[in-house]
Amino acid sequence: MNACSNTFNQQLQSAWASQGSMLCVGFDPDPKRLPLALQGKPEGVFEFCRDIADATADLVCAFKPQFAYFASQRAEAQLEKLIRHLKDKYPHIPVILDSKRGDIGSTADHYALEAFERYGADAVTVNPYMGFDTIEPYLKHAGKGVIVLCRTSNPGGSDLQFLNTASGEPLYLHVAKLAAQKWNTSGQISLVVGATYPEEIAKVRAIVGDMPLLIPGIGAQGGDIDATVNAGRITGAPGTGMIINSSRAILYASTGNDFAQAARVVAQSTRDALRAAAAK
Ligand SMILES: O=C(O)c1cc(=O)[nH]c(=O)n1[C@@H]1O[C@H](COP(=O)(O)O)[C@@H](O)[C@H]1O
Repeated sequence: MNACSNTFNQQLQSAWASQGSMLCVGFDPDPKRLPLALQGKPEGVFEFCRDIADATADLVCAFKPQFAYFASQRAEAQLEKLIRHLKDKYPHIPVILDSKRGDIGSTADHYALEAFERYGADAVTVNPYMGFDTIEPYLKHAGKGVIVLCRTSNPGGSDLQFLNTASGEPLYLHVAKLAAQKWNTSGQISLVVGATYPEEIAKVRAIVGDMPLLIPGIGAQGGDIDATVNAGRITGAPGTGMIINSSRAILYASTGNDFAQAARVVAQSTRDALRAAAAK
């Protein structure tokens, strides 16, 4: 079957199995950290990400370009070109557009079109703060993944996400329940839970069953791989259920012309560490 006709969840299941990996390489191309040879080059951002994608494609279950890094440097056309490249060359690897949108329904309609039609992403990250009617427009795109922020990886996530709701549970667990029990009309919702909060990953997993979790925070943010994989595991299905993202630790493994090869070395050791943790 053509991988592109599959739903996001089917793509993920196939990628976990065929790639033997839960690693997601994130593309956060900081213009100041590109190799000198690419800085200021008209398509330097595209070339940087493309070369790292080509060097790591056999090691990942997903790719995740971060929208702001492209938009802030007027590189949206390069983002489009990157996603086209990824879909043409690696149709079996789902692409998550990380833009964390959240707005009223009529506006969200257009954010959904942006992610799925303009950029051709398989999934998009969204912010649930404004409620279900702001998530619904994404769910109407059949088969597309909608990845809802739940317990984010940053310390300030606690400011709101740890507040207790009227039922006595913290807000992030309420979000997990809503996502699993009420909102998942398309069956394609996933949740973001940071690797920096493994105890919370376990609590979310206990609520959401085998729902996929996007887990950023290993690598540059210091999240522990063993604790993360242990907390997010699905009983009886090791090596599945998690999309574990690393961006800067892989992208900037070298500032020289060997950047893609150096990225591969870090991606491979990260993939191997995730595999070893899953096998424990
Ligand atoms: O949705 C995300 O991807 C995300 C959620 C979150 O809670 N924390 C988080 O770091 N991210 C993103 O994941 C990536 C992490 O990058 P590194 O810290 O360089 O690995 C960045 O693109 C963040 O925007």
